[in-house]
Amino acid sequence: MAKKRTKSKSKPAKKSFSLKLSKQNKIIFGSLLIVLSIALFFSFISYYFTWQEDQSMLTEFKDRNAEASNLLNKFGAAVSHFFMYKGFGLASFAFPLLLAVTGLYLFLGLDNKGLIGKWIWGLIGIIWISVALGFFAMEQPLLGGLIGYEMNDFLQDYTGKIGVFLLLLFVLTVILVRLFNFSPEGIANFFRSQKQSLKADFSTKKTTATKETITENSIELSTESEEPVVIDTYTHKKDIPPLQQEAGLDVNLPKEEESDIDLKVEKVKEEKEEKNTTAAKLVKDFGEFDPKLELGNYKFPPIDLLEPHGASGGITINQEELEENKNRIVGTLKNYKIGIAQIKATIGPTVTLYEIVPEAGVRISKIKNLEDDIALSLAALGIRIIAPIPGKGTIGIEVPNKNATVVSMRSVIASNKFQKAEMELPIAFGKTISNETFVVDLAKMPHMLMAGATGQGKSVGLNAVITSLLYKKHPAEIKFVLVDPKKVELTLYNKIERHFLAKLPDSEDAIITDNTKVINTLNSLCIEMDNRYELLKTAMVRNIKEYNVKFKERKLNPNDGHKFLPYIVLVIDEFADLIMTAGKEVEAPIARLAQLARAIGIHLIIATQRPSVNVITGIIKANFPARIAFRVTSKIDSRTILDAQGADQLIGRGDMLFTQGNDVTRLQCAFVDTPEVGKITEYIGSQRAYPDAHLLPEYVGEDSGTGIDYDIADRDAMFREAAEVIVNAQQGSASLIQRKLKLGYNRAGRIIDQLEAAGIVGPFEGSKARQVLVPDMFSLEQLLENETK
Ligand SMILES: Nc1ncnc2c1ncn2[C@@H]1O[C@H](COP(=O)(O)OP(=O)(O)OP(=O)(O)O)[C@@H](O)[C@H]1O
Repeated sequence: MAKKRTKSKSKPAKKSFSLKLSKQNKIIFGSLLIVLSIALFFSFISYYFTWQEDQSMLTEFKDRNAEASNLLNKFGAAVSHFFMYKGFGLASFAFPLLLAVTGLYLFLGLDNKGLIGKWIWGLIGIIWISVALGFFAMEQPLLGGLIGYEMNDFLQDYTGKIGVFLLLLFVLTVILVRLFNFSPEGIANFFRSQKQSLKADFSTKKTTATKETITENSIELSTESEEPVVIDTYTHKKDIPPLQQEAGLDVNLPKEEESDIDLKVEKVKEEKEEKNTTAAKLVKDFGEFDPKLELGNYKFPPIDLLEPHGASGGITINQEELEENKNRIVGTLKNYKIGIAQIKATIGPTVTLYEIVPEAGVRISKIKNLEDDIALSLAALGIRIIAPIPGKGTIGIEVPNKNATVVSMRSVIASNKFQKAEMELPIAFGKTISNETFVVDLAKMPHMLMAGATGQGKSVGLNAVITSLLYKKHPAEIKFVLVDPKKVELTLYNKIERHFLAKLPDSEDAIITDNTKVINTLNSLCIEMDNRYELLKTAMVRNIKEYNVKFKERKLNPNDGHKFLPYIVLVIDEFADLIMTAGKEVEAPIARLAQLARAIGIHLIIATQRPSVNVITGIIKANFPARIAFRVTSKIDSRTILDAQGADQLIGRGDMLFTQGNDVTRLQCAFVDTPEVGKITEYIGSQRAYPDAHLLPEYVGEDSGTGIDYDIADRDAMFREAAEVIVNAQQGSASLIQRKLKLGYNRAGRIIDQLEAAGIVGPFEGSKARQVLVPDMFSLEQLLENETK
């Protein structure tokens, strides 16, 4: 019975608590409840002394001149009469208590998860006490209240006095077992331990304290079978951190248990349980850990910052165009003697999909081969034939609309699908061919490769990804590492450096534009990855999600190095540039991250203009299952990126293909313009931020400073000549040495490294020539002479 009641009551309670109050409102509402609870408490107390005098008052409530003796005057008298007399009697005192607890939770901004339980058990307790008092003190109606009296009377009519007594006993047992975790052994052990404590000469006061703590703590324990001896041992030393209490355990237990084996088993159980108890206690006292607390007032960017891009009316259907295209498709196929049984059109923002069911006996490959002919007859670019459409048994012909509709970022962000997405890292990419918003989880991908010829929408795509995440994630939950060799595409995100960006400890700018820094950052991310794996291992969890849940539940001790782990999203624009200049040095850490980083929340997004095989190498490709292709220039590029044709037939301007395994989906990428991104970053950037960007672990690169240490004896025979060439020309480039001294690329490269080690040229600076550190031949002579001394 009690169970049923709990269920039916818990639902509405949940609803009301899911109401999201702002922080200020929580404080206001919380203090209101606290004040109300104090008022009720004093009214109730005073009611017991004044109720007789105030009886007559109740009818004269509206009379201003009438005065009640209650401490809170007429209000106190009326409310107390309602609760104490007409309600639950003495048990009504639980109401101010529950209100005060609720008020405190709201006031202090604690997590209100446990609150619903407290109310449910509180109400059950109130009813029980009121019925019990009604039963035992029938002639004292003020003790049990009218409800207690009536319920008792009602039950007695059906079950008699004994029945009510048994019912009360049963409900009490349920309360004790469910709420206080009572068990027969528990009671036995409780008395045993008490005996022990008495033996150990505890003062009477201390013993009472022990009892209380036992009751308190046992509320928190889970229903798993627990050895109450353990509880006693710990609880009577409540103030000492549990892990240090083993001594107390060793002293007490042997007296009771003679068998060594029993003792050991208990010890193990104890530690586990103790951890849970500590965590539960911490959660009870402080609520769950809230990573967002530091920036508690952070406001997510409002949707108004995004432009509708004239797409408010949605897609306009041009009936004529549809008919025309249909007739041409049917006509073209007829010319090749292909009959069509059925044709259906689905209109998307950029293309319309004509699904045809050919007549029986038509070979699919025949239609597929007619791609160019159909394109010619429709006089349109970007025709794509999908034969057959996977899982449908039809053939699809995608024909671009004459007037493409821009899919605004605003419309996809505002869509229900995105707003209600229960994903870790939801990305609203755009709309499918059937005009549905397309949302994917980056955490599941887990890395993404993006390619497309210049001007086809790659940068917009990257912005769409970042914007989606900014609209969904708090700064505590996600950090971006942005690599932008073009130096202009991602600079806007500088404004949110202290909210959302991560960087190396010694670097000034969070957005990386220098290729050498990329290598250090990638290696630093590898260190971060290893560190995170270590944390996951000690926490005994399999992935970041479980880890963070455990951390929030305060089951992981920050003193052991545990911390809340934000997701890290590495975005590299212009990957081709990077791999061309740094080659293996970037490929190796990227491959390592791509292979291993999924579980620990590091996700990679790599974009490139040139999807050639020397940029997207086999090892990189194998680890990036999610691929996006904007329009590329050749079929080969399309194959390189998607392992399928089609990207060469897209129409550009955000028309894209997405694959995450086998299926290829055609999408229209959501459009977010630079000024919109500017507004979003401005909005976020103007809010209170962390003191600095999220710092990645330090990585000391091999080529930083004196990293390269070549022995003078190991120098190339042409070292001196090369040094002279470089100093003469004041230009630190390997190709200059190659040309002047007629050396191969590798040898020239080695010499440059040796020149760097000797301090003649500066470090590698990407596509720029290295700085020459020696101003003239005379200084060079001196430098080389000093070396040999
Ligand atoms: N999703 C889209 N919807 C509508 N128009 C778009 C979309 N994406 C891109 N465009 C148009 O294409 C232009 C070029 O896009 P974008 O700057 O993203 O190209 P890109 O591939 O990054 O080029 P580059 O590699 O040279 O930087 C945009 O200015 C915009 O006008």
